[in-house]
Amino acid sequence: MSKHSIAVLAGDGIGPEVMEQALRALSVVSSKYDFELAYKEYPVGGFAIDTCGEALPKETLAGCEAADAILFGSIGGPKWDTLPLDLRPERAALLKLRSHFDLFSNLRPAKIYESLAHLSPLRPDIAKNNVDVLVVRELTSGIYFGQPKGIEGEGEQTNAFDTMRYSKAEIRRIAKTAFIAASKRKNKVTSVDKANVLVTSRLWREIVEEVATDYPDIELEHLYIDNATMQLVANPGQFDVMLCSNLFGDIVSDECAMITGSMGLLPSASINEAGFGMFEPAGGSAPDIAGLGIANPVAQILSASMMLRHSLNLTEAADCIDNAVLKTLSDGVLTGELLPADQKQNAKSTQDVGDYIISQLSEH
Ligand SMILES: NC(=O)C1=CN([C@@H]2O[C@H](COP(=O)(O)OP(=O)(O)OC[C@H]3O[C@@H](n4cnc5c(N)ncnc54)[C@H](O)[C@@H]3O)[C@@H](O)[C@H]2O)C=CC1
Ligand SMILES: CC(C)CC(=O)C(=O)O
Ligand SMILES: [Mg+2]
Repeated sequence: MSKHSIAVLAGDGIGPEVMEQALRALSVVSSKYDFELAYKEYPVGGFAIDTCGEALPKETLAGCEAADAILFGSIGGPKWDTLPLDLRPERAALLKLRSHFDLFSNLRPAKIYESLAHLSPLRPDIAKNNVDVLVVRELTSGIYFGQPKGIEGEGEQTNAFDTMRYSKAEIRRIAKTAFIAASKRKNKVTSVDKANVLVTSRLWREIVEEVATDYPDIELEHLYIDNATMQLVANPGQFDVMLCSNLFGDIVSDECAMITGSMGLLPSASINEAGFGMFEPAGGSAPDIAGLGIANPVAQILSASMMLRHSLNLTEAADCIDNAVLKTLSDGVLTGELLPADQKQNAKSTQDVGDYIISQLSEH
């Protein structure tokens, strides 16, 4: 029996609510497919600030270093919004974890199954047109990490600045990830940039073109970010892999989540060169619904499935979870944000959806 150690960082807001359901699902598939997951839970984010005095306590980082994979919930919320940026959960924990483990490759898959096209806010003829997008987002560089950043001056002359910076090596490695991913999918990479105004995007385009020569069977196109976000709503079926910098991928992936129906559906994998990964929903801590028991657990459960697939090589168990989730959604067992206003009375709770997915795991 294989054994794997998992660092579980549930975090803030809806994080612990949806994490509970993901751990239940993992427990069922580990019995079914005969492997053992040893979980250790660690404080992170705002909760860790409140209980340990910092967003990423040393014990949490050490626990992640010792684990085979990290399963992450979400962090942040209004309570910690007034802290200096460097102490806030987002920078002090999430960005720090990404950079500490060099998790440069962020995979965010968004698919509209034909049977679930009615969940999309897009017109049916658009939603039904083979929407299956993988956002490959660069995660450890760009404007979120570039130095210098700061604020200086006084009064109306006060000015704040961030630095968007990319090296050739950073662009090259994420571009390779995108081309390799496309070679296992529909053989198309759309590189998203703003090369008509940004110097970093000019370099991005140049290096992506260079990498493309190693993948002659993959179609490459370039789109400016403003056009790309528009095209995603007009005709998302045209895309296969969307290769994005850190900032553009952050924006594009929220849009991808929503065209499938909800922020609560989109999982993600953040992986380094050695295959070590952190797995987390693409969305945040959703303070507007936290504590109400109505958050959609699907993105967290599918993130657990991505962990089994990408870091632990437990493909059958991952397939089992994906199929159970698909059946649950197809059977109309849905949290409220997926339902139109006149059907909200049919909304299921986080726990209900978790229960239904669990019941399907033994059958798929
Ligand atoms: N990975 C992480 O930990 C992330 C953390 N954040 C942080 O989360 C906090 C809230 O950020 P927002 O901008 O409001 O983005 P958000 O993604 O938390 O919420 C945006 C909207 O999506 C809905 N939503 C998100 N996940 C959902 C789910 N599972 N089920 C149903 N509805 C869901 C929310 O209710 C809200 O209406 C902020 O502090 C932000 O910095 C934001 C994004 C990622
Ligand atoms: C703190 C943010 C960069 C997190 C986020 O929005 C994301 O990873 O999508
Ligand atoms: Mg985001």
